[in-house]
Amino acid sequence: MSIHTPRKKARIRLDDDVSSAKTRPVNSLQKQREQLPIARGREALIREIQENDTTILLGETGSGKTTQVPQYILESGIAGKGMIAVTQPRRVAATSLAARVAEEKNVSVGGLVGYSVRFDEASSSDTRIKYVSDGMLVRELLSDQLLSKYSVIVVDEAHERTLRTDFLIANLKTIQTARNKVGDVSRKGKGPASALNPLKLIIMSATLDAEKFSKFYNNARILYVKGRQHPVQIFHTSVSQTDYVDAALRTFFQIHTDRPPGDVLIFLPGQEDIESLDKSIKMYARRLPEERMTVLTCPMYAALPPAQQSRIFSSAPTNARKCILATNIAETSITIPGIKYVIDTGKCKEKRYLSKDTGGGFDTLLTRDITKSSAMQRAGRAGREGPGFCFRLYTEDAFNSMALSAEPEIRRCSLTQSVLQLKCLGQDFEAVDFMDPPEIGSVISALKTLWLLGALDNSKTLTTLGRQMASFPVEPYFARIILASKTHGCTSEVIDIVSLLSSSSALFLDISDQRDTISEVRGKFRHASGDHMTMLNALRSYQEVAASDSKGARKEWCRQHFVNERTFVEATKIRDQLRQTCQRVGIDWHASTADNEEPVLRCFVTGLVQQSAFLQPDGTYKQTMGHSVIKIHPGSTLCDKKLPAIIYDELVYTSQIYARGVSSVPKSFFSNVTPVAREA
Ligand SMILES: Nc1ncnc2c1ncn2[C@@H]1O[C@H](COP(=O)(O)OP(=O)(O)OP(=O)(O)O)[C@@H](O)[C@H]1O
Repeated sequence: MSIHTPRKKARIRLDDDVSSAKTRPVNSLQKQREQLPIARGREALIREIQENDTTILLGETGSGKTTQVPQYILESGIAGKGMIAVTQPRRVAATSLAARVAEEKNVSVGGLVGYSVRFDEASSSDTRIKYVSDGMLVRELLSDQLLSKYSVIVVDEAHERTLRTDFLIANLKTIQTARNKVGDVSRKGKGPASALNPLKLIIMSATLDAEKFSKFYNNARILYVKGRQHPVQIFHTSVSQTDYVDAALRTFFQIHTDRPPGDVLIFLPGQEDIESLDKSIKMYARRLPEERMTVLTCPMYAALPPAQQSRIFSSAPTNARKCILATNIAETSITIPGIKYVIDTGKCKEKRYLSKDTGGGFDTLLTRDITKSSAMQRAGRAGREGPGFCFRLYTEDAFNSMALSAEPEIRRCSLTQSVLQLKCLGQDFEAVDFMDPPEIGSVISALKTLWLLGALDNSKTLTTLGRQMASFPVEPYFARIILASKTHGCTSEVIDIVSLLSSSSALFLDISDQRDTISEVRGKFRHASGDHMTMLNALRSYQEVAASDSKGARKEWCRQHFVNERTFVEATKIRDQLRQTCQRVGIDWHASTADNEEPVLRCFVTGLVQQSAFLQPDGTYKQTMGHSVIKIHPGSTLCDKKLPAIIYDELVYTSQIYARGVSSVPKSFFSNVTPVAREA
């Protein structure tokens, strides 16, 4: 059954005057570069960047902003001897863009063109263009407050307004003023010659409230790149679809049976929907007649490890249609070769901080309708190598009534890490000139958390402990746990567990209809104290298998025990970085208590003091520092147990509030973790 009506009035052409570009033959990367819409404005763009400190650049998706602007800056000499940083909200975009631009420049990644994302970096002293995740640039800021090695910083996809991008936007304004002032004085011969170049800023997006950004940067120039290289034809449904997963399934097979070859990219809100649609597509694809093209599905969500994510970039075998099932991780910046069709369910998951006043005190992910910006970005993933099609599983009216862009993260996410980072820069969150100021309640909540962790003293001043916490590339409470391990002599065990918890995917697979089997096979590493020590036991068993058996045996062992081998592999990388940081702050990471749980759990209580709950007389658990009644998650080794006190890694909000990653601890462990009693 067709759910799309390609009615004339429902079509929106995203293309613009590209006739001249379309007729030219494309036979090399250089020719492709020349044919991008942005190439027509190259000289004017360079002139504007040369003449202005800050430039706001708007251009349609695929016009060439992200790959070309950094190259133009380099080729024109604007960057002088300094580097060009291009920030991206997502790591997959940073790594894939570096690969593309390196290819266009005919160099290898890590040379002239590099990247830097959390736990992974490819750059060298030759690197001049560096694609960085916004979080990594924030980290660099902590060690070099003027970002002195960069002469140009390009903030890409600024419309996403991630907390880190907003953090950068505010700080870059101050840095630019400071650097340009020093530069002016030395240029006029009134002061010592400065080694610092003035800093140029470029803010880019396809869907940006340009006026707002311009105003923030003292009426900066706004430039528009006209046109896109290939048209994208858009279809809306004639009626709204209540079951978007089913609608996506039908649309996919409609494309597969009726339309010419070309890969498909489906946007869904989260991992659960992706897994369910993946199963259905595979099931129906098996029933197709043999002569029809086969279907190769390819999931893509943040919790997949980077190696698995990069599968989306490999081409499908001939006579197969690749179908990528992605969250909004694939929404901006990236070009996925082969994608001709996009199916947009119109849904996404949004991180939102449930404040303590509403009984929360934690970040949660809620499914909601996307914004116009997202819809346009999603459509823009088609039409990058040739004409494309976007099938929206919502009506045109629904599109028209969408909000233009999402509420900035600074207004809806936990601010703990950012407040700590600003403290390290000697700034108070309340005093910073943000584009949109945060809610005062969120700032107070972050300050309280940092005080409880011992990062701030009673007068909100950063402590030595707080500064050390900020140097770890993990959440402040994990950093606190690692720092506590110095006192308890169990850094080796603590780092092993924190690395597993900081991996992007969970170690233990939780398949609800196989919980009994899982519980039985995992019995051998279950620890009576709960999930943290159980994880450590699982790691030890895996290490034994890995030391003595082949790769195949290791994989089989993981399959049999329902554990995610990718998590072990990723955790090893994280562990190495945490060990290096320990070395820098003077902690001996070899220190071990032979897996004795008591010191390890004492450390965890120190960091998770806010993430704790006590058993109530009625058998429920109530947060020690919040109002919520919580349950232990069915996937936990302690599920259904009644224990006097528990600590947990996170709360997830579904039909009720569940604690995940739970350990049982004696109440007495809490008595000496108050800020006054702690070592500074
Ligand atoms: N990895 C790649 N493989 C093939 N073509 C690519 C690749 N990366 C970029 N391109 C080509 O370069 C064009 C411009 O890409 P670029 O990322 O610079 O555009 P953009 O204007 O920044 O788009 P967006 O706003 O969507 O990020 C793409 O439309 C595509 O034709």
